[in-house]
Amino acid sequence: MAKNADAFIALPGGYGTMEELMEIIAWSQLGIHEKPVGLLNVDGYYNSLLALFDKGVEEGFIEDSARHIVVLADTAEQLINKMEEYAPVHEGVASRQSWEVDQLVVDSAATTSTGEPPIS
Ligand SMILES: C/C(=C\CNc1ncnc2c1ncn2[C@@H]1O[C@H](COP(=O)(O)O)[C@@H](O)[C@H]1O)CO
Repeated sequence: MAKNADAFIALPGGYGTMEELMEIIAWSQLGIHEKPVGLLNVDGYYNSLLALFDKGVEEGFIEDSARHIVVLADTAEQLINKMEEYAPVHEGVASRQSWEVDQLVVDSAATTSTGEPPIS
């Protein structure tokens, strides 16, 4: 799905939504994709999470350039407009060759003869 998508949008949600959001942000940070990642911040739902991202930058855990991965808006129309203008400003840190999205999907779907995922 990540490979075929043109962009990603997270609406307000729970752990599952947040987990997927973080994964797709981290993949952008690594340079696995350069697609826009939008966050629809309805009624400021994600304000606390965004404050944590800012804290991460302040404390040196998140690169300032990577803080710009998330495209933020309060309304769907604003979000689409901003996502259409998105251009990554951060540098990917992973080799594209070893981190292709389709390769990740193949690897994570693989199982051993016992049905367990392989240890890598
Ligand atoms: C293996 C990975 C993620 C595993 N997590 C989920 N996989 C599939 N569907 C999920 C996962 N977590 C939640 N869901 C469903 O998404 C909806 C929204 O969840 P939320 O917690 O309310 O945000 C809901 O229908 C969940 O059942 C790696 O990618």
